[in-house]
Amino acid sequence: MHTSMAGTGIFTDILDGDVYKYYSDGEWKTSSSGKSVAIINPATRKTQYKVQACTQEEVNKVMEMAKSAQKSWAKTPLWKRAELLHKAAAILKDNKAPIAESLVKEIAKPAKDSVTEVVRSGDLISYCAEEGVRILGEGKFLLSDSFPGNERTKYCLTSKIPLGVVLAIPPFNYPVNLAVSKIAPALIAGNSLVLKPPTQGAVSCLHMVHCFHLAGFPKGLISCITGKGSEIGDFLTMHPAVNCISFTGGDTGISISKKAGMIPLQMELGGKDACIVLEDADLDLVASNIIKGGFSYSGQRCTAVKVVLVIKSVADELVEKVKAKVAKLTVGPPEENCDITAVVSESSANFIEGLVMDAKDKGATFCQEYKREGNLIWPLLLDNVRPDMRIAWEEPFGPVLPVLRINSVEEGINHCNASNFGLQGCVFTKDINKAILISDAMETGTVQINSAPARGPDHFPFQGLKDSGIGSQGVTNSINLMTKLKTTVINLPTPSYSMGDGFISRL
Ligand SMILES: NC(=O)C1=CN([C@@H]2O[C@H](COP(=O)(O)OP(=O)(O)OC[C@H]3O[C@@H](n4cnc5c(N)ncnc54)[C@H](OP(=O)(O)O)[C@@H]3O)[C@@H](O)[C@H]2O)C=CC1
Ligand SMILES: O=C(O)[C@H](O)COP(=O)(O)O
Repeated sequence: MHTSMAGTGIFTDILDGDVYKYYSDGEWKTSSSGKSVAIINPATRKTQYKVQACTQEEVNKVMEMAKSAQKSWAKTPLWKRAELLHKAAAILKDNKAPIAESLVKEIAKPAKDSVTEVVRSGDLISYCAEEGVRILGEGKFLLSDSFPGNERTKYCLTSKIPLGVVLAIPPFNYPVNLAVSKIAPALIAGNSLVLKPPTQGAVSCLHMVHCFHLAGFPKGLISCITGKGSEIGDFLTMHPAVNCISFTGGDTGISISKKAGMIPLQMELGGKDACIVLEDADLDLVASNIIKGGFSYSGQRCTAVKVVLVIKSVADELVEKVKAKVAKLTVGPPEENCDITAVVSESSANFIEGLVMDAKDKGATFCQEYKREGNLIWPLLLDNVRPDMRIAWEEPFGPVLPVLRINSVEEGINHCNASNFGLQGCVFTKDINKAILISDAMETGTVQINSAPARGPDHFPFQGLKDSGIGSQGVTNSINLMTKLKTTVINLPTPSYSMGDGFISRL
């Protein structure tokens, strides 16, 4: 087990003075821009790390290398690709400590959760290697006589081929996990990969990329370009060498999808996941799921519970139970594993505060006093929220949760479906028949019955409807999305039905 700190030990190569390098052509490099981008520690609000501000020429170079490296990678046997991925996964897990440390410092993720993110990422890489070996090794065989008017003269062989260069852009909240959830399927499927990490989270990503480097992947196959999305984002996403974009983040994804060329897109965007609570629900179970779903990582999860829709008759009891649990949440530094830590940036904290003040002006009931110090916002449950309040519709991406009291299940479903988001939702009831009907009626990519929304386990399909996304994630779906079908048709001179009598005479 390695105990090195970020940027030390096996990671010293990735640092140049106090600025982290970018990764291109199998080497760690300093940008010719001479400029760096500061990563602010959300808790201290001081510069924690610096990364290179890469130039357009450096992007061009990386794309050129990615194109040529992909050609030979596609000819590398599948089992060898899988072997390298397993190696990268092992190195990553072995070095969880320094990577988790960077997560704590640049995105204020609690220390334990940061370790979990790295371990989960290693497991995802390995699972992807195993799944890839199975599903990419299989194809389809079709015979022509199953379609009207055809004899059995055509044998159609279908296999999956890579797309080329995949551009991966993960968000700040799971920089490592949502990077490898794009990298591993791309690579196992025979693609090359260009990573643009989120600025908050870039250093954790650079450490993770170094684990792939140490595993011995060919030069140019994986690259990592750092810099502000607002500055180099368009150049990357509109680059002619890119054959697929896999993006997770906010509304930026909507503008990317309008600008991208005719290439497959995998978009995982925002959510306003509703928690519908029926009167027969186990309210203790609901309350603990609201705490876990609404407040883990301070609500900065796309799958966080973002609105509670509870039937009026049980609302008082539920709110009391949730209030009691909110009072037990610890608030403070991520290093101390506090439940609630500073949100990612000052602008994010200001946005959350704006939603809270709007709710205050419009008469929401504050279950706790609103408290903020810097980027640290104390957990807040807002009761009696009405549809004219912004927080009924917008995602705070922070530890603030609205409760709307509803008269009927239909009212809850209508509220959920009126949202422009459609990521996940959940319903709590002991009546499984009702749960299924409600699940069918909810316009979201996933509905959880009697549990809070969640993307994991990472091999489950994960998709959003409406503004929440394009395509589906989860290991198998990502591998499929990053491939294209190729068919070869064998045309026979005469129909061939069996190996029985008369077969020689047909030749
Ligand atoms: N559905 C989901 O799985 C998730 C959804 N979200 C949503 O994302 C929001 C905030 O997360 P956040 O990370 O800030 O999301 P953003 O959409 O702001 O950023 C996501 C990624 O896109 C990059 N980026 C920014 N501008 C561009 C551009 N013009 N072209 C290409 N890339 C760009 C960012 O880089 P840089 O950091 O350098 O700006 C980052 O790597 C949340 O409010 C939530 O709605 C977040 C996480 C998960
Ligand atoms: O980006 C997110 O917020 C994640 O996809 C959520 O993942 P989780 O539900 O497994 O925490």
